[in-house]
Amino acid sequence: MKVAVIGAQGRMGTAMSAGVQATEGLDLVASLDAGDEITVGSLNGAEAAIEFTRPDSTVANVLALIDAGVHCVVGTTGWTGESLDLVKEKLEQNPSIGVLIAPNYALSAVLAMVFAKKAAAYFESAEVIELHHPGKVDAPSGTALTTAQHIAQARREAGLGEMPDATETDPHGARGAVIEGVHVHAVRLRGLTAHEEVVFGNPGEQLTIRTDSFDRESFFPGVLLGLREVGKRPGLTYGLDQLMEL
Ligand SMILES: NC(=O)C1=CN([C@@H]2O[C@H](COP(=O)(O)OP(=O)(O)OC[C@H]3O[C@@H](n4cnc5c(N)ncnc54)[C@H](OP(=O)(O)O)[C@@H]3O)[C@@H](O)[C@H]2O)C=CC1
Ligand SMILES: O=C(O)C1=N[C@H](C(=O)O)C[C@H](O)C1
Repeated sequence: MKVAVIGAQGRMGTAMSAGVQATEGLDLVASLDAGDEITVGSLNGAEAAIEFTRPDSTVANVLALIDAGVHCVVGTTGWTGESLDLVKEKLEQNPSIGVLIAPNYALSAVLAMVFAKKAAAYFESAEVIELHHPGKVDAPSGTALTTAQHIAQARREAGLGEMPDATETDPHGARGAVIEGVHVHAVRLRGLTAHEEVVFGNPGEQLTIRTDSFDRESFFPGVLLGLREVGKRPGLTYGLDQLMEL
């Protein structure tokens, strides 16, 4: 398979390019970064593209890739219901193209999200703590946002109400972001790569689900699975769990 990497000079682009080059059957034919136009010509015959850029660039990049007839495996964060709709619309005009967008391609993180969703119905309290390298431009992480949304959905479906919290004053925002009723805390610390802890509490017991990506090579097996599957699944697929029979 001929593969293009978009965001090739970045932290993820560099790691994904190395992964592609080390994998038999994959051929890295285009490496594009900021300032490079995405066209049939610049993609140099690529059949699929791996896209890890910036939240403010990814939508335009994915639309251009679809226009160029290239399947997409997208890891960039920042997707919203509205931007996903733009991709769906574009895909309606290009019905043979597949796009996979996932907030996290590390298998441990995908499993942590699935386990957290399962656990959520059984606990009074749940909070998400994500910890990342200080070069990350967005907070909370896409993974934490998705984890919180899944927990909130599972709680609603289980008929659980608000979580216990007697906080009356919080002038400094110490209780973190609140995503659909779930508190999310973001740590940025030199030395970290990508980590998340989901803590659940009941009277007298606690469950902690933790995922750690110590290296960006941890994201490649999931991206590789995406590359192998995306062309067989025309339209938009959201989340690597959709390809993992979980
Ligand atoms: N889903 C997942 O599993 C993972 C997702 N991510 C996400 O991937 C994204 C990238 O992360 P990371 O690699 O650390 O970020 P980096 O900033 O290291 O890399 C982004 C790269 O994209 C380039 N870029 C900026 N704008 C464009 C554009 N319009 N077209 C092409 N390239 C562009 C940047 O260039 P310049 O520096 O000149 O702006 C940079 O080289 C983030 O959203 C992050 O959250 C990260 C890890 C795993
Ligand atoms: O920016 C990162 O590094 C990461 N971004 C993704 C996110 O925001 O969830 C995935 C992973 O956490 C690494």
